[in-house]
Amino acid sequence: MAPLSVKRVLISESVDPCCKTILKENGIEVTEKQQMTKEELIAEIQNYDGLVVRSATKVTCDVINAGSNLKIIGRAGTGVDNVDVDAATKSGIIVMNTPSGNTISAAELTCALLMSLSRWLSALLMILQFMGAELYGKVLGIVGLGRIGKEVASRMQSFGMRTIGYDPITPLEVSASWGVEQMSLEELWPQCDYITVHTPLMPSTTGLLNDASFAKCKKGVKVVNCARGGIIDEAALLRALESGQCGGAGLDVFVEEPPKDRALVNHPNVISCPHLGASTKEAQARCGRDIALQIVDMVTGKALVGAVNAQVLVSTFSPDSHQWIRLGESMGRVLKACTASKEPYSQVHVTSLGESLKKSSGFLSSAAVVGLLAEGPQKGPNLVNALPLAAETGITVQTDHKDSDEREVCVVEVSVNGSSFTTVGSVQAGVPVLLELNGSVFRQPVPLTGHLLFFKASNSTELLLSVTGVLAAAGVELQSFSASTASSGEQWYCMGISSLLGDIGALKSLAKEAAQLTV
Ligand SMILES: NC(=O)C1=CN([C@@H]2O[C@H](COP(=O)(O)OP(=O)(O)OC[C@H]3O[C@@H](n4cnc5c(N)ncnc54)[C@H](O)[C@@H]3O)[C@@H](O)[C@H]2O)C=CC1
Ligand SMILES: O=C(O)C(=O)COP(=O)(O)O
Repeated sequence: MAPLSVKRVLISESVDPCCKTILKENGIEVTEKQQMTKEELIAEIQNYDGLVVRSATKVTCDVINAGSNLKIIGRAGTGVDNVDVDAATKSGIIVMNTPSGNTISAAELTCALLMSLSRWLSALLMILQFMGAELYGKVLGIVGLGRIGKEVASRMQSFGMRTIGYDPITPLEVSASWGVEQMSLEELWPQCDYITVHTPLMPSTTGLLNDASFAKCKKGVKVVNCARGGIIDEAALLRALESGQCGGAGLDVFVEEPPKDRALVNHPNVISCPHLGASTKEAQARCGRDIALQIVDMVTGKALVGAVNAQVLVSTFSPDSHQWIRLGESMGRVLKACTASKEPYSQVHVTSLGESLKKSSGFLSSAAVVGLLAEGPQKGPNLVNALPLAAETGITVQTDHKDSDEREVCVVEVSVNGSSFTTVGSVQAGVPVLLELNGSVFRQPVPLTGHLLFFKASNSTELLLSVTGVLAAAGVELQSFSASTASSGEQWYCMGISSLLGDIGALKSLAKEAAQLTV
């Protein structure tokens, strides 16, 4: 991918100082401001092309819309539920996190809460309750067996706990290899003495532990939430604590932080922390360093690490991919210019041919869509937002790859108003070239650079003289010329020209079709 230019970054929270140092060492100007109100953030965000946050900054759709220059939102931490990732994607903004920087710290706090619950280790609870229980031999249910869930399991196994769990993605044999037997939630709830949740907050995990699931648990089950407020339904938890169905809760996170409703925090069987899972020197140093290095790597075109919304970009960070991206975008622009009068488009079908393009078909189709939508009503199409913008515009995008030993080409076909239009292109000697336009094969590949004039007409010397006459009259120099092989009496011509014609009306009266563009 062509390196993204990020020159000014706002750090809106307390992020380890190494983040600022690394960014500045790499020529990025950094402003640090803490505790900004939403209004202040909205007013200032247009001055930055990068934003670095932790969990307190709510990067809502309004903030994203106000960030007219934003290219990257970096989360120095794991959860991105405080960022409207869909809105960022539609605006073409990359969102990245540092998924492993605080894993150990969050796992250690979870274990500390599990231990505290077993022996009531809090100043208040020690006065109220003297009799604890051993963790040894007890069953710990871990919901969410990702990075943190795994680390919690291995630590609690060393206390002699039996670890069982549930995760819809982590394969059974993988969790079994670190000592966690997976089962359905229905099977898990009644077996647990302790339950800890380690999932992201999403619609499917909101209220995962609710009245119905508490009812299926052992009476007196103890629960820990070091993931996100709301995964354990707070009202259901309070009811379960009051009825004794839940014997204690360790909470690091709340739906509202800090919680205005103090009912849970003040409950005698609750041990709570103000979202401290990642608050260790080590975790903060890792997250601050990781996010800064990831931004620098992206800006310098070296690699894309930690992006949560721009998977298509990951394979664009090889030097070879740059010209193929230019090719896809240019082919989209050629198709747009040649079919402009026929819009709307209903489908874009991109096929890559050749072994070396196997991993490129994803970004080729995004690039073709960028070209097709460029200068349209949508704001700045780019590789991040091409597919959502296409979907919003009603365009279906299909991507295919075919193996071929003979050639490496990209075929872009658009369906526009009931008819289809195709281009075939390739990269030759490092230059994107057009090989075919709607079935007409160019005798010389057309380099897709600069100002291009396409027209379709019958093969006639007179016509070509008239066209060059129109160019000369407008003071436009002819720089290159390619003609396609004739198809049914008419053929496509492409001329490289020194500047665009102010008006192509004269050409349209000479040729059946005419279009000009800059690539
Ligand atoms: N309290 C704190 O300061 C911290 C909190 N966190 C929170 O912890 C969460 C987990 O972090 P990691 O383990 O690093 O994430 P991860 O992405 O490595 O693991 C999350 C796991 O949850 C699983 N999952 C998704 N939906 C599920 C469902 N419906 N039921 C069960 N499992 C489901 C996923 O398959 C994945 O394996 C983060 O999303 C973040 O919100 C993370 C770091 C610090
Ligand atoms: O990384 C996470 O998901 C966390 O919850 C940590 O949040 P924080 O960076 O401490 O605001």
